[in-house]
Amino acid sequence: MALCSLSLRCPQPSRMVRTTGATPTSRPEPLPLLWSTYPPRSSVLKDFCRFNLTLHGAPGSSFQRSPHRHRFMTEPPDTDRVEILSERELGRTLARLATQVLETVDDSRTLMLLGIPTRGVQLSKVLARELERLSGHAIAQGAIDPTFHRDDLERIGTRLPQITTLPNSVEGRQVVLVDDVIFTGRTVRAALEALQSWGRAQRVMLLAMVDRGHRELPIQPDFCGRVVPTRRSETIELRLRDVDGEEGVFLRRITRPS
Ligand SMILES: O=P(O)(O)OC[C@H]1O[C@H](OP(=O)(O)OP(=O)(O)O)[C@H](O)[C@@H]1O
Ligand SMILES: O=c1cc[nH]c(=O)[nH]1
Repeated sequence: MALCSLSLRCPQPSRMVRTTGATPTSRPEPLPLLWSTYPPRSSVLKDFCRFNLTLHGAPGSSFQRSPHRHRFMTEPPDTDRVEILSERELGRTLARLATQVLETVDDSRTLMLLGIPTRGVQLSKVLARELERLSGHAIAQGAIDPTFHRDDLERIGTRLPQITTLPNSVEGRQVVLVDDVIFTGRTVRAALEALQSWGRAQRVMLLAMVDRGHRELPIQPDFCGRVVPTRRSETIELRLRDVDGEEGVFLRRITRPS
């Protein structure tokens, strides 16, 4: 009996692959010592032998996790988090973005920051504090929920609408839509439509902490923290101290063995 057929009889065959001398050939290799010395007649003995082969491998060979195990098992894929902006870098980026916003608007008292739920709302609160520090006066801040205006609910799944909070009328305001990530651009398109239903702002701008590419619409941020080229399978996470207990921007990779 060839060794490859032994490994097929292991209790969790999909987890195991033999790395040395396991290729089935026309001339099967000799049985491993453990197996040939104690031919398994009873099922108990068979199980004992399988167990030992599973744990330690046959003598002179080694086993590793099968690269194909994800096809057979329900365990989540391995994930990997890479830091894009540290806490200090994020702080500097926020200060830069706030300065750029103040440089762009004619009158900072007409500013209104509207965050897009959920992370964009938290980010807009942090930015509003920074803008208040720099400008020396209060900054109107709220939230605009785009859920009812989305054209991609099939893609992203059913969403619970979040609250829209407008601190004042949007008429005559210089509105900055704030989001943590811009990806396809569909969230921003829907947010623009939602905003339009509340009135006619004098000007609408977009601030995104991370532009990760893959746009499906001609929408670009006016203010951007960092452009991060990504794969579609990756995600970007903005972490804020107030809500997450840590601060920074991270790229989360889903690594699947090929
Ligand atoms: O450009 P898009 O392809 O529309 O993607 C970007 C949007 O996706 C994320 O929000 P998400 O809907 O995942 O909710 P979250 O803010 O709660 O993470 C992110 O905060 C943006 O709003
Ligand atoms: O990378 C992404 C894409 C959409 N939403 C996120 O929060 N991150």
